[in-house]
Amino acid sequence: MSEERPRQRTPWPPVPTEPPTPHAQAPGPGTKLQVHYDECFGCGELDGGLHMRSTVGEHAHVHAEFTVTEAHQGAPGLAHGGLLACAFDEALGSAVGNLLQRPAVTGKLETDFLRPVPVGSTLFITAKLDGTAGRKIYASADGRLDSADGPIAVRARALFVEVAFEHFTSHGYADAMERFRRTRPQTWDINP
Ligand SMILES: CCCCCCCCCCCC(=O)SCCNC(=O)CCNC(=O)[C@H](O)C(C)(C)COP(=O)(O)OP(=O)(O)OC[C@H]1O[C@@H](n2cnc3c(N)ncnc32)[C@H](O)[C@@H]1OP(=O)(O)O
Repeated sequence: MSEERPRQRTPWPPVPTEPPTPHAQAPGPGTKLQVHYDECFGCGELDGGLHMRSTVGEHAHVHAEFTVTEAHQGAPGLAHGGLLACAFDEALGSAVGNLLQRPAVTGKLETDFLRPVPVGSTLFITAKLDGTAGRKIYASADGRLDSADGPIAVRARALFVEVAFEHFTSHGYADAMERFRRTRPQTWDINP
């Protein structure tokens, strides 16, 4: 198996973009990022959630790890592709939210599954911002098997779309937003 296995041949980002300049108050390299919402399936404390943690790396990269357990199987002994996509959504969203400090939701997420990811293995995911075009934020990530320089098992590309906070109040429900405000009052200077 060759290392690169480039299955994503379309241009990326797909439109002309501006460089993704991190926010002046973005956390710096080495910062361990906090859970952005206690009830998030990706990073929160929920039973059965992925419990992922992220750290800011050099050059505006975000590193996250996802260890595959028996609860994450699709095919026998192997991680479910949908859960792997979820782990990438989390890592990519963490890069967008923490580095740009702009509230955004995933509009499109594409994944290339290049190698099986067995139960007991850990994916070392590195996410980066690729460019912005107005509200559109493009990001991509690689997931390497069992070490930061292991073979790439999964690749992902995503479009996040910046939204106003009303997006969450109008489409979500009030209790959830209230809990988010209480536990993360400093996030993006949320106004009550
Ligand atoms: C510190 C905190 C850490 C935070 C850490 C956070 C980590 C959490 C990670 C998990 C994140 C999630 O799961 S988020 C949840 C999953 N996603 C969602 O629920 C999103 C559901 N979809 C929507 O709400 C909507 O479709 C939106 C908001 C994405 C877009 O709707 P809109 O606001 O009306 O805007 P719209 O004009 O349609 O789109 C804006 C531009 O984006 C383009 N666009 C939109 N969708 C697509 C698409 N699929 N493919 C191509 N292009 C698209 C449009 O063509 C347009 O381009 P142009 O005409 O301007 O050129």
